[in-house]
Order: sequence, then C-alpha cells, then structure tokens
Amino acid sequence: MPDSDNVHVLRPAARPTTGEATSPAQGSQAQGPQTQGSQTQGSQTLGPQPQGQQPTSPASGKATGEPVAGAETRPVGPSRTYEALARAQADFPQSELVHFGADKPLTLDAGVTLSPFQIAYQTYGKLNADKSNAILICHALSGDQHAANVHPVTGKTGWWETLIGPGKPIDTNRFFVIASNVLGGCLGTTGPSSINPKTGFPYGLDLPVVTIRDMVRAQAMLIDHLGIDRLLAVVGGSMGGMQVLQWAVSYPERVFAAMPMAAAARHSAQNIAFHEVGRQAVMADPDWRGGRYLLEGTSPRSGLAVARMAAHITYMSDSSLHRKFGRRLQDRDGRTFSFDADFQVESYLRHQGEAFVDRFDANSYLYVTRAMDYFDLAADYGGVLANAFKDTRTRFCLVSFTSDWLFPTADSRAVVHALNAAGASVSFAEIESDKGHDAFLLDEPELTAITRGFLDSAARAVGVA
Ligand SMILES: CC(=O)SCCNC(=O)CCNC(=O)[C@H](O)C(C)(C)COP(=O)(O)OP(=O)(O)OC[C@H]1O[C@@H](n2cnc3c(N)ncnc32)[C@H](O)[C@@H]1OP(=O)(O)O
Ligand SMILES: N[C@@H](CCO)C(=O)O
Repeated sequence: MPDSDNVHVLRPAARPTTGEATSPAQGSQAQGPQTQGSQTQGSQTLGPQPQGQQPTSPASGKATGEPVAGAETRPVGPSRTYEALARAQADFPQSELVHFGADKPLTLDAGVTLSPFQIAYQTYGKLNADKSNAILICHALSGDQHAANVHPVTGKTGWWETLIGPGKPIDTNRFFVIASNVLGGCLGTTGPSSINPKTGFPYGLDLPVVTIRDMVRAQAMLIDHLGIDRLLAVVGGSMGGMQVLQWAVSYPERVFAAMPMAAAARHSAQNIAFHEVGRQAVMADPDWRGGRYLLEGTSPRSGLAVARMAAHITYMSDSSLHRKFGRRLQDRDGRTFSFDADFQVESYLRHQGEAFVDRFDANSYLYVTRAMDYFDLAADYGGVLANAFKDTRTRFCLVSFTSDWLFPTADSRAVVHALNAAGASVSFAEIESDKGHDAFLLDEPELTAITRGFLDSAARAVGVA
C-alpha cells in the first residue's frame, strides 16, 4: 500500500547492544507478520540510546535490579538482563513498526498533538482480497502486541494463544489478526520510555497524558495504513474491552462486530482508587526520580513491584487464591516468626511483582492506568450511555465472569442495557468461573465456545470463507 513520505514501515531488530545480554527468546519471533503489500524500508534510529538500557547505572554504578524488600529474589543479573531487553523494545521493538511523521500528527484529548509517533504491531494470518477478514485485538493494561507469538522479552507464549491461532476461535487460517501495542505502552508504540525526538532522551513525564480514545485514534491510523476500511471484529478484555467499546462509538461504520470482555463503559471509583495506590507506590520509590529514572540510570523496581502485587490481587478472586494457595507455607515446615514470605501466597505475589518489573516500564504504568481512570464513554453524551451507541449497526457480544469483582457483571449489564435502549444487536454471556478478572486470559471452555460462535456468525454475515 502506498506510504506517504512521512509514514515509514519499519521492521524490528536494529536493536541496541545490551552488553552481554541475550534474549531468552532470541530468534523466536514465531510467526512472522504477513502484512500484505507493506514496504520495508529498514530500521530507523531515532536518537541516543537511553542510559537505562545499560545493565548498571552509568551515573552511580548501582545495579538496577533492586529487589522488593524481603523477596525471594531472582538473581540480579538475569533481572537486569530482562529489564535491559524490555527497554530496548521501546524504540526498537521486535515487531512490525509504522512511523507517522509530521504530516500525520495525532490529536490527543489533552488538547495537544503528538508528532512524530510510532505504533508497533503484530499480524497473524492473511488479509483476504476484499479486506473483509480483519480482526483487531486490543490488549489489557500490561499486555502488548505479542498476543499469539513468543514474547521477545520473557520468552513466554503469546498472552492470548488460548483464543488466537490456526483452528482456534480467532482462527488465523481464516482471519487477518492485528494486535498493536497501545499508545503510552513500552513495547514499541510511543510511550514515556520512547525517545523524544525533540530532546534525544526518553520522554518520561513530558509525554502528554493519553486516553483510551487517543489509543483508539492511533489504532485507527494503523488500520488506515493497512488499507482496511472496516474491521470484521474488534475484540479485547479489560482495558482491551474499553478500547473495543470506544472503537464502536468513535468509528461505528468501521466495526462490524464488537466483543468486549470483562470490561466497563467507565472506570469505577474503586478501580481508580486501586490505580492510585499503585501509582503512589511507583512515585514513592526514590529510584523513580520524578519520572527521570531512565536518564539517571536508576529503576523504581520496588515501587512498581508493589504496585503490581496489589493490582494482581484484584485480577484474582478470593476463592481462586484459596484454591491455589490456601494458608499453605512456602518451602518450610513452620512459621519463621519473621517477615520472610512464609505463605505461598506471599511468595506468589512477590514473584508476580518481580516478573512484572522485568518486562514493564514504570512510567508506562502511570500513563496506562491513567488512561483507564479517565475512561467514561457516556461523558460526552450527557451521561446517557445509550446515546453513545445511537444508530449503531455494529453487532455486540459482551462477556463477564461471575467472580470478577474488578469489572463485575453489573458493569457489562449496564452496557447491554444501553445497547438495548439504542436498539443495537447485542448478546451477553456471564460465564461461571472462580478465576476472577483474569479469567478472560485463561482457558475457559465457555469463553472459547462463545468467541468461536460469535465470530463465525459475523464472518458468515459478511461472506468470509
Ligand atoms: C492482558 C493482556 O493483554 S497481557 C497481560 C497478561 N499477563 C499478565 O497479566 C501476567 C500476570 N498475570 C498472571 O499471571 C495471571 O494470573 C494469568 C491469568 C495471566 C495467569 O494465570 P495462571 O496461568 O493461573 O498462572 P498463575 O496465576 O498460577 O501464575 C503462575 C506463575 O506463578 C508462579 N508461582 C506459582 N506459585 C508460586 C509460589 N508459591 N511462589 C512463587 N511463584 C509462584 C509460577 O511459577 C508461575 O510463574 P511464571 O508465570 O513466571 O512461569
Ligand atoms: N492481568 C491483565 C489484566 C489486567 O486488567 C493485565 O495485566 O493486563
């Protein structure tokens, strides 16, 4: 497809040297993107490498792999290696990359424009001749574009391989599946750890605050770039579900089918409160340095890990925590009468915190949680959600989980009621599960069946073989 002078399709891999670091997933980009018609123009270096990509701080010589207090730590070396690899992805992702130049600024809800900016994305399957089989996948808070391939930093399988792949409900033999990293993220789409071309250093807090609508605007530019007028479906969970709803409202004519899971039309006061706790944990870490840790060669690992530990509890349910761990002790016969991780659940949370810090940027955590907090779909429609969906012809399928107390069924039901009031085509399933909010990421047979059925029906309706 034609690229304007200021839109460059970039390929991965002009990655900066990270000392002795080797990728746990080196060479493991499992399914090469198959965007039809893209022109590869090589990679582009946008500026000096952030100092934070070095395994140790050049400023202080201090190791960047500080553990959570008292945690059963992973060795500092490997953590630093993972973190350095993750940081390299911010500007040089192992993904398809589109760079929007000065002629394609992104207008943000904050009232400013962002230009230039880039979007990192993965595709799976092939776009058909009439471009009617494209499905956009929207990821959740800490997700990324690696929905169905081995992750370049962690070496783990894609986060939605339960649903995406050949013969799976989001069938890559039939559909052209696109997954992009959100604006404000840290895996290659412009975010706070990206190089600010005006200064040559990472944006940090100089990046404007972004919203879910901004994320969706940026995705629409990617979809334009791919030459796709209408998406067969937009699918996502949690923050991904917020993006799905925003797509249906912002671009109703471009979304044939929409499938928001474990989502809501606005972030609740309780959820904003949880996010604020997490942000305060990050900002209270002395190594956060007012958001300038990449420049100063530090890393707010403890703060971000604590933020993730607290958040992770909200992604599970009381019964799933009980089922997994109960009151069992971690590798010991009795209590130690100390503050070590005596309980398995403590050890588990510490592990989740540490693992998160290895792959996610602390400032991105601030930006992405903020975007979720600001989300309120009805706000621009006089507080009447049904008006946001007025005259929509998109067909919807909403999914919630019985044990999700973060985005409870009532939130999805409110969207369904609004869609009913707007006369929209909508189906809704509340799935019985004890796995809490993150159930949408797990192998849930009912979710698999519903997703398959809904997408098959959409495909039939538009004549996708
Ligand atoms: C949404 C997106 O778009 S992408 C982002 C999605 N990914 C995440 O959110 C990652 C963090 N979230 C999770 O791990 C979520 O619980 C899930 C839903 C994704 C995975 O759930 P499950 O498959 O049930 O995994 P579980 O919660 O048991 O965690 C397994 C991990 O805990 C570790 N673990 C389990 N018990 C313990 C313990 N007692 N002590 C220390 N670690 C432990 C396991 O070793 C495993 O580690 P690994 O992930 O590094 O291999
Ligand atoms: N656990 C998922 C869902 C959170 O809403 C994530 O971290 O993105």
